[in-house]
Amino acid sequence: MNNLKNSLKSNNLEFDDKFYERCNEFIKLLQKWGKVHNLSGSLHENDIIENIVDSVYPLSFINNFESFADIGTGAGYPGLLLAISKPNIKCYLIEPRIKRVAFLNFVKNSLGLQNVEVICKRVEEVKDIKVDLITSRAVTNTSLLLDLTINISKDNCSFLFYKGSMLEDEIKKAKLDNCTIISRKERNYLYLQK
Ligand SMILES: C[S@@+](CC[C@H](N)C(=O)[O-])C[C@H]1O[C@@H](n2cnc3c(N)ncnc32)[C@H](O)[C@@H]1O
Repeated sequence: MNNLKNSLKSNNLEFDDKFYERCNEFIKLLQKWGKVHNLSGSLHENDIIENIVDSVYPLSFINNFESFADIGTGAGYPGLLLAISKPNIKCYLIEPRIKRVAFLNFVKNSLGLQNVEVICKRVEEVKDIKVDLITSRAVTNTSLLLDLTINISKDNCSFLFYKGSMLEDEIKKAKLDNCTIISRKERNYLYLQK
């Protein structure tokens, strides 16, 4: 666990002991079930730690939020890790694939994450929630994500998309005028505020 703590510390992020306990448990569960159900890429501890850091790094620059929805959470990145780091914030993890949903619910129950609700649907089918932050990593392009999430965004909703390179075209296509890009390693975090 020291690896994770040190890595977060070197990125100016610190969390309480409960966060590290829960991350530790998440790593164990992902390593155990990820192989059986082909849930995620590398299950090597260092790679999982890097994915955890990637998931929570934006907390160092985004504004406060009261609720959020993560689109296409897969095996947990970034939504589940953001939920672990913000246990008092209501969090919706939206993921249509049943095995991934079963894993997310299993982690939610094992870790006692009362702030998490897993929704087994495609985001465009979700209509009964409204949030003030939407996150997504490795699901689809920015323009489509903005369209697909219209029904679940509050008027003042912000968007945090975890992107790689080649962002300029996406920004042009989505006609974004109020966005911030923060880079870390290969990652470009695209943060949009209304
Ligand atoms: C490449 S995986 C990325 C998973 C995770 N976000 C990550 O970065 O490791 C894409 C995920 O998006 C989900 N997905 C695809 N289309 C979706 C949609 N319309 N609504 C919600 N989830 C979707 C898939 O089921 C899949 O789990």
